[in-house]
Amino acid sequence: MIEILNISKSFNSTPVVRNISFSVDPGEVLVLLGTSGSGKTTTLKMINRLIEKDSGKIFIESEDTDKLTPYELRRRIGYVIQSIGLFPHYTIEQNIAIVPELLGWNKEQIQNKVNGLLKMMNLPLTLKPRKPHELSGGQQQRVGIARALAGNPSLILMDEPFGALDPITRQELQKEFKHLEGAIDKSIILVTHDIIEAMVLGDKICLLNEGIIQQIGTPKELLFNPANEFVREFFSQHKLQLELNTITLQDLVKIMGVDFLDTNINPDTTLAEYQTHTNKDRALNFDDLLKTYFNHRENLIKQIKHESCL
Ligand SMILES: Nc1ncnc2c1ncn2[C@@H]1O[C@H](COP(=O)(O)OP(=O)(O)OP(=O)(O)O)[C@@H](O)[C@H]1O
Repeated sequence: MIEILNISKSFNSTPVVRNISFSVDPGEVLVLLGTSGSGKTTTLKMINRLIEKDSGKIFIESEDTDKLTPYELRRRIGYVIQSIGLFPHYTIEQNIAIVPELLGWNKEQIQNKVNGLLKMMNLPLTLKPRKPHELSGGQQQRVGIARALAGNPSLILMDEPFGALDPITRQELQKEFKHLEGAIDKSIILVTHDIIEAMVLGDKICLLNEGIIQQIGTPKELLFNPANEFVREFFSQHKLQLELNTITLQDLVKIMGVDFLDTNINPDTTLAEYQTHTNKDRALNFDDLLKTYFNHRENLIKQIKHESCL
């Protein structure tokens, strides 16, 4: 678990992050979302001390990170960035093994870890002796994620991790990442300016503007119960698409009080995901489902507002 208490940062006397506090539980993904220059990357870099904060406290597993050296701290944190950052002269295997080597694991442990992570990221073991430039961008990003998970860190920081990928590879990796076994018990903080990505991947979203938190909550809370005009405006474009990516079949069942779902469909499926299912996998056709949603939308919004006040 990570707890951030009132951290701030100024550059040349201009505040760029102001009194930010949040916490991320194990198994939770918190997305830092906001316009360009709102302080997302600065916040992330203060956590692994690539930027030193001016004030405030950060605790990882209840330990005050100021008491650790930056080197000790970074070994405990997985870090994935948009430009991937693999070492070009190292093989794929050596790249993934960097942190386990630093942690002094034996050869067999490292072998097992590297093989397990490659399998988990759907990469063939034959890539192990290759250099990063011999892989596609999507494969390199998968290796970047594998490397971040290699030392079993409890915290993963991701800065626009899918930003450099084409839209199809990006969607594919987002989808896999959402269900990634190796990330299940980690606290994950992910920076993006892509609203749909934030909705799809975030358990919680922290929306920033000019270094100030505008709202922290579930995607549904931000979308349907915005704390202020900035939040409302931020989500006003593509509203329907965002709703379809946020509302699940389970939400509809709950509000209707009737279980209309097939037993073989996951109730956490979003309406957007349902739209892409083939006909044979669907109990209802999508148009009927959409009608049902709009018939119950107002009640659903009321319920979400009620729940976010509790
Ligand atoms: N080392 C630095 N020196 C001076 N100003 C900086 C430095 N790093 C960042 N800034 C400024 O701090 C502000 C916040 O930058 P930051 O990179 O955290 O924003 P961001 O929300 O991640 O933006 P983006 O989505 O464009 O990456 C910006 O105005 C930026 O110009």
